[in-house]
Amino acid sequence: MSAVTTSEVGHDQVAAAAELTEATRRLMLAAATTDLDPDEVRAAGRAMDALTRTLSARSRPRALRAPFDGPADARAGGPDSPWRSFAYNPQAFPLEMHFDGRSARARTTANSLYEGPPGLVHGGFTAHLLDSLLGTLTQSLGLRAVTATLDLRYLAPTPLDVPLDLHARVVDTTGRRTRAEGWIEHDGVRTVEAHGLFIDITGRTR
Ligand SMILES: CCCCCCCCCCCC(=O)SCCNC(=O)CCNC(=O)[C@H](O)C(C)(C)COP(=O)(O)OP(=O)(O)OC[C@H]1O[C@@H](n2cnc3c(N)ncnc32)[C@H](O)[C@@H]1OP(=O)(O)O
Repeated sequence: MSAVTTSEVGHDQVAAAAELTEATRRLMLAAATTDLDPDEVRAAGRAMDALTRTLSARSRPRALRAPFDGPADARAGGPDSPWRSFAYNPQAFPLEMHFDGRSARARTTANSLYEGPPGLVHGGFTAHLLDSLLGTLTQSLGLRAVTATLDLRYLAPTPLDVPLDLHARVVDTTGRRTRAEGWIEHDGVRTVEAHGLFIDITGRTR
């Protein structure tokens, strides 16, 4: 297995990776929205390439990731002990989740990097957010389960640059099957809802 988890590297290296991931997200947004002159934009691109060479001097085969038990450990700390998803992968949309019983919640804001229709969040990213929240909620309950189905209803546009509240709960578990549901709301208006089926893969090696 090529994945390296945070439990296998030093504490300071984990902290540095999280800081670099956040800096990369800020860079991505700045690159997407810069209004500098063409020469300045090209110079910035060359500076970024130099940084890429620096970081690539020693690489892992995969992005650093959290251990499987991470969400369950956060749950044990109670609703005030958050779990941060995708803390080491700048491509993914991160979420700070709070678990309470068989429920989870998170609050986030989607910036311009996640735009689909003008001024609105792309539906693929809201699906990503809901799959993350539902999947991590099941994981926090000790289930080693993957998404078999995720049914989405896009009820209303989801706006960029405003607080979004996400909720999820496990509906039931029967044998290997766990059903979970969740939704995104803004200002009390539900914009997307999801129903997911998660299948336990305990014993499977990959
Ligand atoms: C180490 C990693 C840690 C896990 C780390 C988890 C991290 C969080 C994950 C985040 C969420 C994701 O993105 S997960 C990534 C996206 N999802 C995937 O890649 C999953 C790809 N699909 C699969 O691997 C497979 O198709 C499975 C596991 C879903 C099912 O295959 P299987 O294991 O052979 O099981 P199988 O016997 O066919 O089915 C078991 C039971 O589930 C039902 N079932 C199966 N698929 C479906 C379905 N689509 N719709 C309805 N029902 C279904 C069957 O009818 C059966 O019911 P019964 O006869 O028992 O009643």
